[in-house]
Amino acid sequence: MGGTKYRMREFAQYMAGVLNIPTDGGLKNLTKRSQRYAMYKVGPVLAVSHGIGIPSMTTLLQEVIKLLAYAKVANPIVFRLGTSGGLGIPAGSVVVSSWGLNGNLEKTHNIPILGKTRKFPSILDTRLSQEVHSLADPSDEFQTFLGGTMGADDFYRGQGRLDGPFCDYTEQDKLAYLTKLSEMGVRNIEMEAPALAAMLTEAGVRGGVVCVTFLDRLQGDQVTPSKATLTDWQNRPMILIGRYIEKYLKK
Ligand SMILES: O=P(O)(O)O[C@H]1O[C@H](CO)[C@@H](O)[C@H]1O
Ligand SMILES: O=c1cc[nH]c(=O)[nH]1
Repeated sequence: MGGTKYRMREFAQYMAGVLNIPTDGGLKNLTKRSQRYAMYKVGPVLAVSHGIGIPSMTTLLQEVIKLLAYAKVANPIVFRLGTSGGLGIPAGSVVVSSWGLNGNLEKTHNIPILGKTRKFPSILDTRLSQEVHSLADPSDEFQTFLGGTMGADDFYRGQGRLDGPFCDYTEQDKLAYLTKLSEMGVRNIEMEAPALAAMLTEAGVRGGVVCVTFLDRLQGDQVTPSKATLTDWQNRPMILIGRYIEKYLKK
């Protein structure tokens, strides 16, 4: 899974290459007339887009969990291949998440159910995240880190940005917050990880979050690399996940 339709098409195409699966007739979007998400299948790999943020991602994830159950898929593994803002690491680095943190700095996904807020632990499979991290190669043109991921409910103030339309805190407040996150072991900020971790844990499905970082948030708020660079960087999580899937299928 990943935010955009384009990225998930690219991932499906990439996996076709890794697994040597011909796509002569072209990749088909399996969602047909539904225009909200896109879904491609290449051999045993399902690539699905999930949009921006927790409500969009969890709606899609629950549909996929049902789909996997109806299809009687044994031991599925779910990965999110995303983009994020890094904390104290070079832009273009990849972060393999070990846990998710919500905007209240709790390792839980909090959701109101029947009028009461319930909290679900957002821990990811440690062995899986360590194994994916171990597939980073010294010859890769990017660094890969293992660490916590904060999933905010907002791109601007929810991530401590100063460049949004609303701003009611100072640069000093922002840096104190980001430094606190960094000291807690958070390596990157995006908008889905705690919910994905919690929902997979509740479903008993193994999974992970692997995101490239578009900038170092300790250095600024604006995503400045060119579109071409960002498009290229989005392929980096695919490289690690491709290695994992290839290895897993050989076992
Ligand atoms: O790159 P994707 O997967 O879309 O993820 C990140 O990008 C979006 C914000 O621009 C959020 O969904 C965030 O989590
Ligand atoms: O800083 C960033 C970059 C990408 N996605 C996010 O949610 N935040």
